[in-house]
Amino acid sequence: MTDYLWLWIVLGLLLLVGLGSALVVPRLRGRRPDDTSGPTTAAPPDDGTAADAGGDVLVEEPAAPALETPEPAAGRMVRLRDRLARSGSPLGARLLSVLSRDTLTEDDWDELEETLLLADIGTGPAEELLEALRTRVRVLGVREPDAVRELLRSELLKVVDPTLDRSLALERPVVDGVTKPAVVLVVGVNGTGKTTTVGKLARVLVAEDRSVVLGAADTFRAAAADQLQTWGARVGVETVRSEREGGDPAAVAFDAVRTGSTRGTDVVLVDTAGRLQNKAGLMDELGKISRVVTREAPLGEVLLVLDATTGQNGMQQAKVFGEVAGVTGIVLTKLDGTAKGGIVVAVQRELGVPVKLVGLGEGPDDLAPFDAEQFVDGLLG
Ligand SMILES: Nc1nc2c(ncn2[C@@H]2O[C@H](COP(=O)(O)OP(=O)(O)OP(=O)(O)O)[C@@H](O)[C@H]2O)c(=O)[nH]1
Repeated sequence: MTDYLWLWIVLGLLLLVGLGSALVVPRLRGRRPDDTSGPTTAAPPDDGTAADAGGDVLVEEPAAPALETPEPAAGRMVRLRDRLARSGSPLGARLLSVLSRDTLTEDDWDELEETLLLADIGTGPAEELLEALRTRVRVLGVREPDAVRELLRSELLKVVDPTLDRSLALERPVVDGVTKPAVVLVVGVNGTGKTTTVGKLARVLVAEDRSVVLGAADTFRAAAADQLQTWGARVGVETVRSEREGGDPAAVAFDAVRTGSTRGTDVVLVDTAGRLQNKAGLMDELGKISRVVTREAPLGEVLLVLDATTGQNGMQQAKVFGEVAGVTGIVLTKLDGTAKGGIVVAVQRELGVPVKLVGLGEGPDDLAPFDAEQFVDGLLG
């Protein structure tokens, strides 16, 4: 009997210990900013521009304990080259087959033009390329397949423009003697892949040993902030977000940059919403975000995300963003989903800024720094 009594006492004690630890373990995720034991949160600007989100912004600690190690970015473009080459890229293959004909008639030149236009290269660059090819074919009279290929390669490369500076401006600026984070604002129409791009870019930066803070200023859709936070958590990067759907995006962006400043972070990446009905609304929102952010640190890059599969149709929207947001670089996503690589040339010409990064798939490391030579080699197969 005494034996059973001891057994009951031991079981009771175990139960008490279990209950006690469940109540005591603190919940770290989603702490309010005024919880002084937690991560710090910057106050929103005090001029009222961001007042409606004041106190709503949370700094979310990364949730996942098992961190992933992102792939280094170098060499990723080779994957695109191989993919383009394997897809039997209609652009390169068709151009080469026409150019290799014994004599080139006007119909052949029309066919070349049509091929270029179908690949979304745009009328201006297509005419320029054909003119250069006509001259060189006339002068050199090349018909050897290798020589034709080399000729086409060099002319395509000229229109893609290998001289453009495609590096991201990630040097940390010094303001009044204080080193601030490099700020990258990511803009674009909804569904083009902004949030995914911010997540992938965070991984690239982590792979380069840079510290990163994410700002979920796409407050239009709560799921976008969750999505971003998940991307960040996978590589130990924290996300500053609004507590409620529809919070002020400028306040979130400001708080993200302030958090990055306070912590001595290298780069702050700010995701924005693209769901604006008209140019005036877009101008207001992006203008406000950049005004408010600039009070804390200057904008290093404004990256416009464009979906390559929308081709020339996306160009009009791209131009509007170009006009209102002061775009400094283009991220062309979903290039894995189209054989119309000519859009790279068209969009650079229309906006006058270089394609800096390309999205090559839905995988976490499917974002590559754009390389003109690899791209042209891929087009030619
Ligand atoms: N195949 C492919 N899919 C991509 C690429 N980049 C993004 N996507 C997909 O595109 C879809 C939309 O991406 P999001 O990042 O949610 O787009 P968003 O612009 O942030 O959209 P909103 O938050 O609605 O404004 C997702 O299914 C992504 O996986 C890419 O390079 N290739």
